Amino acid sequence: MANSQRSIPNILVTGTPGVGKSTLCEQLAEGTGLEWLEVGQIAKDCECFEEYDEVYQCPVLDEDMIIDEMEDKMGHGGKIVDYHGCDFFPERWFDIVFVLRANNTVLYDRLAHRGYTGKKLEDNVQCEIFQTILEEAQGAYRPDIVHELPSNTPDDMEENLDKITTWVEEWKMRALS
Ligand SMILES: Nc1ncnc2c1ncn2[C@@H]1O[C@H](COP(=O)(O)OP(=O)(O)O)[C@@H](O)[C@H]1O
Repeated sequence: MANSQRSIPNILVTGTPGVGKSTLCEQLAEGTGLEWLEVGQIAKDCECFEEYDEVYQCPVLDEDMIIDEMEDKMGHGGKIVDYHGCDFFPERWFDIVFVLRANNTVLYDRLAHRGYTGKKLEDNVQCEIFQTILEEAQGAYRPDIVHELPSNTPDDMEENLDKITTWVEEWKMRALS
């Protein structure tokens, strides 16, 4: 258990693009009443970008700006943060970190379906194969709060929802007692 004094926890859901973060977070927010913060969307809304990456055809996040933008909200607790990176957030923000994982072929199909091609598709699948985000999370947060969750099938999704919802409920109960 984390040492946080928050009455409702902050959760980080991370992993390679396509592993199922948004799908899980949307349902988790509905089920727990926590607020889902999509970092990509916040960055768009506040134009927290540094430059445009021509290779990956996407804007590059201005990490300092996004942290300033999110700081107040995170201090209140009760947030589910969803992003495909994790080592630039302040460690103190999170009470638990979930890294969603998908098998190569599953992820390849999801990203191809999303319209990814060429280097962007290959590099994202490689990122998953090399468990880059898992290692990033393990390097950035206390090992006991980092949890790897399979996210290949609807059954995995249900199980992950149950697991995280139970954890949130237990946190709330402890905060009340
Ligand atoms: N556990 C799962 N089982 C089956 N399909 C899934 C699962 N998780 C996500 N998907 C599907 O994979 C695609 C990518 O999911 P998404 O939540 O957008 O990923 P991310 O937010 O990590 O980029 C979506 O079409 C979603 O319906």
